[in-house]
Amino acid sequence: MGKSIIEKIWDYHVVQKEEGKPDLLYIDLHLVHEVTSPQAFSGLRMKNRKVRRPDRTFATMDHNVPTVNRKQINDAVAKNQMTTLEKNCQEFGVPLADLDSPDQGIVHVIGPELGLTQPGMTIVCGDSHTSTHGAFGALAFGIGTSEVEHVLATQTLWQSKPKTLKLEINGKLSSGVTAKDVILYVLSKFGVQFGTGYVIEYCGEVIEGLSMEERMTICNMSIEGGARAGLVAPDETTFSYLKGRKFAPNKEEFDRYVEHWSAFTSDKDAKYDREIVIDGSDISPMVSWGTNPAMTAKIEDAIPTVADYETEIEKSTLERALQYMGLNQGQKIEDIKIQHVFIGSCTNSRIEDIRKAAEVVKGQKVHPSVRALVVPGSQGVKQRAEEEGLHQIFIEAGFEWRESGCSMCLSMNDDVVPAGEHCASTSNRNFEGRQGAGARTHLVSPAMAAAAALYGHFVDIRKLTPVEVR
Ligand SMILES: CC(C)[C@H](C(=O)O)[C@@H](O)C(=O)O
Ligand code: SF4
Repeated sequence: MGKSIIEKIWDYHVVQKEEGKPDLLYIDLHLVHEVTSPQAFSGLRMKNRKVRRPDRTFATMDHNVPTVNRKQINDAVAKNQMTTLEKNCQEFGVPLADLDSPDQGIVHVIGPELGLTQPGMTIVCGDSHTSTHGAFGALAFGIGTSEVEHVLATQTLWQSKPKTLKLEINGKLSSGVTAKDVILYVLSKFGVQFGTGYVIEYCGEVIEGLSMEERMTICNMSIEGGARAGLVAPDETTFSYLKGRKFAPNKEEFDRYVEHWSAFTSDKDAKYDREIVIDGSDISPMVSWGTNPAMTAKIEDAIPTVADYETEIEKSTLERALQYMGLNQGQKIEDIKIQHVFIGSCTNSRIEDIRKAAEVVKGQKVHPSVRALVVPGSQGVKQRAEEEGLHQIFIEAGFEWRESGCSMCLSMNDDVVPAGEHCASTSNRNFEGRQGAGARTHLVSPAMAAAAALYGHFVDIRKLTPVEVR
């Protein structure tokens, strides 16, 4: 029987196997950030241990960093986490992209951008959205702080073999529909638990046609569906993205690596524990209206009503979400007003995301009642965007153009949404308080967020004139 890419990567990395016990996996790449690493390093220090493979470990600061006045960190906890990471990396010899580094950025943006993330690898990080790296055909998943310590010390991890889920997206996406809409649609249809216990392989014509940035957006939100990880088999798109990147194999070695990477694809007769097939042409630009990512509707639709649900639990969940969001049953999505726009986060802050938003914004002005932020995912993205003049488009329209970091994705730094206000956000989580106490988050694509910034409410980007969206 054939094997899926998930099983192939797994089997390739098993160091020790014992009946009835988790497997011991070798870890190829360990990414580290300031929030989930301090106790892990303290643990090493206490046990007098070293980092086993500093050369397979890479750290950055992202969650706490200010996106203006970079060095002025007002919050004591944030400051402490950042200086602690600096000290730890120095002491243990781990490379760090600090605030002065041109490589600094959100951990899930810089891994791929620097070419650290490669096909067939096992990749871990003390962060749930590590699934992003799966876009390269890597098995990449988030781990807890005690596991971070284990990987630092041994470069291995005990793991139980996950179940496999094949999610095939066929057909074609209509114009104006992006990768973000694909994953929001999947969540709206199958809920926030459909992936529990599984690693998802995304495949089908739609996925094959996506760029690496778009594949990352989809893999990133696998975790919102409960999955441990999500991945896409590597292909020419993957290889050409990697070519020439800082830590990717050099010219002489590249072809040899491509051969090695190409082995990590699923056999035609591979069996999965579950299979889902969807049609890409069913997808519209999507907007989340509630307090989890599955509470999402098509832009042309309306918020559901209690009559749409059968059980009392579902009905009261709807009521509770709408109370928090300050919205009404049956309200049209296009009628939801927003006061903030956040274009950023590890879901949608790469160069293509910034370009797509800029296309919508070009020559227009941000609505007077909206505060809008663009936060590039890394210094690399920021520099590239500035070389292309994209920052000017945003600044002239009235957007704030910031330094890289997690920013408004979560309220761990100065970028927060005030209580009761609505934010069109390109991030991945919309639970109560995520962007600040009482903040109301709506998850959307970069193009949809940009359009909402101009109008002060959600608009269907498919209805904008071709001059506005090319
Ligand atoms: C801070 C970190 C542990 C957390 C995560 O793991 O997801 C963060 O990145 C988030 O998105 O909520
Ligand atoms: S951008 Fe958001 S989701 Fe991504 S790592 Fe940072 S806080 Fe987590």
